[in-house]
Amino acid sequence: MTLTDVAVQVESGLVVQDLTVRIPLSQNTTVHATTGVSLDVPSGSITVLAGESGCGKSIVASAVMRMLPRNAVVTGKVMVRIGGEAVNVLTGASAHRGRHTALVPQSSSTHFTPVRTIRSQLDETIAALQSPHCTEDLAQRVGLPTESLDSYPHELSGGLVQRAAIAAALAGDPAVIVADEPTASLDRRRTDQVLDLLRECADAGAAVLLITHDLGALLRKDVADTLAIMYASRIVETGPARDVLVDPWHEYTGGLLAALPQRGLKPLPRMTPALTDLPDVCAYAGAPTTLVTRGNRTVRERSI
Ligand SMILES: Nc1ncnc2c1ncn2[C@@H]1O[C@H](COP(=O)(O)OP(=O)(O)OP(=O)(O)O)[C@@H](O)[C@H]1O
Ligand code: NI
Repeated sequence: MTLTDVAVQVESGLVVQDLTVRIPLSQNTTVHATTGVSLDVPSGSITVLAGESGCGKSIVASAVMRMLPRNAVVTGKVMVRIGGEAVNVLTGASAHRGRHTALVPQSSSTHFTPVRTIRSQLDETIAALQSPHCTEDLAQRVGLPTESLDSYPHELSGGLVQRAAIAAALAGDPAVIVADEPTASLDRRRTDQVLDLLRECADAGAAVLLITHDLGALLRKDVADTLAIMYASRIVETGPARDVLVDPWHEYTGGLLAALPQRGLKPLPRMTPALTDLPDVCAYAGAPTTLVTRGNRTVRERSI
């Protein structure tokens, strides 16, 4: 057992520790997709991972779901507690996928095949996962009207298809739910409903990792416990969501919040760099940085 094995304690839920993902594109080009990302998502809570498009959020989701490209070079750990045992999903058996960790995808309309009804697809998921639930019960749990079950995905609104996707995700009673931009195509009302539903999942005991770039929705709805802000492959700040939203410590978080319509639409001072061949140091500071913890908050600062 190495020192790092000892260091990772997963009491419950999901722990991402020091996750670095590099994806070679060609001989000279590598995507620095995530760099030293650590996240703690205890059971019964929602951790939001936010940041601009292309900063690496979905790569974190893919690592947790074990869906990274085959050629990705991965270091770090993704620990999930399964049946009383802490398992590193990056190296452990894949049998738990779908059952213990479920993905709510960004585009549910492409998640479901267009040629079969929602009911038949949920039935199939239930059978595949040997789920104790029935389709009607899952539909009821997510507020999907029973008559919607016999519709084809394209016949339903985006909000209803998204609920069907959450119903599918809940079929295996997952301990961990990863929701990658689950509200991206939804209007405000439906966004709020999906966020409420994820909150209910957390309150029922799931560890929820919610990926979004919609900080405005978090200001409007107090659903997140922890907020982690990502910039160019690195986490720059984490803390209790309310505190980070009210009093951001990292300049970038402050910029993201000031860019929101409800905070004055101030343009972000700098462009997000492409993740191909980033410098080895933090791209924001342009210098070596470390994550500094103060109380229940963490912020990336220049190394002295
Ligand atoms: N399969 C892949 N192969 C190579 N590069 C990839 C792959 N998937 C993502 N990337 C690259 O990794 C980087 C991070 O992408 P990612 O999808 O994680 O961003 P994101 O933060 O989720 O953005 P968005 O908010 O637009 O979804 C991008 O530069 C992207 O081009
Ligand atoms: Ni994404």
